[in-house]
Amino acid sequence: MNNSIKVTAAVIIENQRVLITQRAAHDAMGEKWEFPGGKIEPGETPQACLQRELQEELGIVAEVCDLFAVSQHAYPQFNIELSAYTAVIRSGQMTLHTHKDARWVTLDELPLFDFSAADRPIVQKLTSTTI
Ligand SMILES: Nc1nc2c([nH]c(=O)n2[C@H]2C[C@H](O)[C@@H](COP(=O)(O)OP(=O)(O)OP(=O)(O)O)O2)c(=O)[nH]1
Ligand SMILES: [Mg+2]
Repeated sequence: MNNSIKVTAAVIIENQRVLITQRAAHDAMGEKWEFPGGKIEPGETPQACLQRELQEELGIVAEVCDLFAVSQHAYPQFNIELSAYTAVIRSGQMTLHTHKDARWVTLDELPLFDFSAADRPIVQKLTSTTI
């Protein structure tokens, strides 16, 4: 399908907590919670995309590690292939450049947050993961 986007997202776990971010109210899917990341640009690897997005959106330099899960979802306006990678923060102080909020939450707390629909399989896999 033409109307398809490929998006990367980061699963960053520190001290038994995972980083989640809330989209700004005026953005598409405003105020939904997500894993930080964004659209892959032409010619970009998913890893390079995620590294760039984390720097642009949160001001952190991260090492992108393994592919954790891929979720394909049909939204009314477009299809998304959302690839979640584990990542580790190497440097930088987290600053919210585009998001409304960010939280470090335990895996038990994840279902309490209103995630975008495409994230649900990723959230489900995380909640059944032992860290
Ligand atoms: N970053 C991110 N986007 C997600 C997730 N789940 C989900 O459905 N999306 C959707 C929301 C957007 O429609 C789309 C692209 O995400 P984005 O808005 O972060 O893209 P971007 O950072 O490249 O931003 P922009 O330059 O297009 O403004 O993916 C997720 O967990 N993380
Ligand atoms: Mg983004």
